Amino acid sequence: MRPSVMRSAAQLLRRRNYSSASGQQARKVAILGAAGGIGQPLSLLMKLNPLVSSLSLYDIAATPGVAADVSHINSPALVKGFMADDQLAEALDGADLVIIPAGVPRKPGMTRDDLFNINAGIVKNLCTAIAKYCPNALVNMISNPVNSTVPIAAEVFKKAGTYDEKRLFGVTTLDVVRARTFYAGKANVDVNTVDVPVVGGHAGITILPLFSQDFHGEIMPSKEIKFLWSDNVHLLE
Ligand SMILES: NC(=O)c1ccc[n+]([C@@H]2O[C@H](COP(=O)([O-])OP(=O)(O)OC[C@H]3O[C@@H](n4cnc5c(N)ncnc54)[C@H](O)[C@@H]3O)[C@@H](O)[C@H]2O)c1
Ligand SMILES: O=C(O)C[C@H](O)C(=O)O
Repeated sequence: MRPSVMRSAAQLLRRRNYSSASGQQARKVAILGAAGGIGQPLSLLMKLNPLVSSLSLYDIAATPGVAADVSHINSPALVKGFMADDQLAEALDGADLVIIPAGVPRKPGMTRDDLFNINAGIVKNLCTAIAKYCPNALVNMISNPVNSTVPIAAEVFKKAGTYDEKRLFGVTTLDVVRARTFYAGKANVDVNTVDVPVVGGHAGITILPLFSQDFHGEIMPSKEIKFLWSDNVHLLE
């Protein structure tokens, strides 16, 4: 990240009265699906985040072990593991941020849309509980297909009367880091100097990296950009 971006992020955090040193503001984060392939490293990152004071790890399986491991990290956040439906309320109670990587991932040959039938139901149930137990939380949706799970969450929150478009996010940062990495490799430039914004959704043609916005754009012929797409088409479906 550029030093100027780091500085402005730090200023923004200060303006919002977040404190990393004294922990003045208690911030509870709940991760739903915390024992999975995404959930475990995410739990680690949240435990390392000095802005988090309380970390709820919820899954339908294996959370006690994951929560125990994560709790051993020497950072201030207090970690608690929750498993099964009857512990979901406590896991969510008072959460400021809920991150959802719960559900099934795709296997080779599947598209993200193939996950819809299973993950739609999981997300619907989890969001119903969010509306009840932490209606003001920010919600970060990771479960695929993100292009559909976010609208499902929105509908659940609308029905519950808790919907706020500024509090519901589909997590698509992966597309941004990929765009930067692949573009830097193709253009043969330092990845730290690259900035490729990505707009749209998180599948197929809805992922729209704006290569032209990077200042290196002028050295990237459109033929090369086409190669970037065709090399990585398996990541897009
Ligand atoms: N948005 C993105 O950029 C992005 C990136 C990677 C993965 N994903 C998606 O994230 C999801 C998880 O991927 P993964 O690799 O961690 O899968 P995984 O199978 O390793 O983990 C999923 C976890 O969800 C749990 N789970 C299932 N039903 C649940 C429920 N009702 N409540 C709570 N937990 C439940 C499982 O027990 C498991 O621990 C998939 O849908 C995947 O496609 C999205
Ligand atoms: O591709 C997947 O199914 C997981 C994730 O959405 C990704 O882009 O890697």
